[in-house]
Amino acid sequence: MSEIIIATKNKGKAEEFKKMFASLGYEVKTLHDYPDMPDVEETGTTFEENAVLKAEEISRLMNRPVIADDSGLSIDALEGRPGIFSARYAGEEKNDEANIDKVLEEMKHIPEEKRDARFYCALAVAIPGKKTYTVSGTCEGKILYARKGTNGFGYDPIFWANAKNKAMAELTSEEKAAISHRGHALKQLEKDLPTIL
Ligand SMILES: O=c1[nH]c(=O)c2ncn([C@@H]3O[C@H](COP(=O)(O)OP(=O)(O)OP(=O)(O)O)[C@@H](O)[C@H]3O)c2[nH]1
Ligand SMILES: [Mg+2]
Repeated sequence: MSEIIIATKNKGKAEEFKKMFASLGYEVKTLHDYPDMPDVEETGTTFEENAVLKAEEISRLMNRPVIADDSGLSIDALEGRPGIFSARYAGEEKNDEANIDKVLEEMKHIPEEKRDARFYCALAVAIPGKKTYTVSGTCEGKILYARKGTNGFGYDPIFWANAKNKAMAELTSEEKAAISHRGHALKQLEKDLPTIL
């Protein structure tokens, strides 16, 4: 089985990537397997820029092909927030529960028809000596008024996935992968994987 390195320290993402890549015949290693790798500062202004920063820096340090994911939730009623700050919306310690509480509080008076939101995922593939490229995917939905479901990670319990008519956290990992921003982005990468890795 070929090995692929994903430059992430997020356990939820790592789980999803392990399952999605296993079905394509790849074994995923993440930065949990390489604890000496640094935290790459996300100084970009877009998901793409941050994904490229993470992939290129870790690829340079390891001298190997590396994929990075930068993703987040964009809520129309909050003018696109939390956006690229999704992981640290309620503070630098990156607490999913506190992030959800903050969004629920900000959205508590927003009516049903104004609760549209989408997840966005940019994946960057950095290969030593080659030009880095990116793909992206989105997932449309609505912000719920309270948590529903226990699967997934991040904002999944308050995100109503339009494509499944269920909360994201009610979906199995296979169901989520079929409709998620991450699943859609990976679909675009799939055909290139055998040639790049
Ligand atoms: O409910 C969710 N379902 C998802 O499928 C999802 N994908 C992303 N997110 C949110 O966006 C942040 C990413 O920020 P992010 O790309 O900087 O990653 P991160 O800092 O957590 O880890 P790393 O990959 O940078 O090491 C995450 O923490 C989450 O809050 C999601 N929430
Ligand atoms: Mg991050």
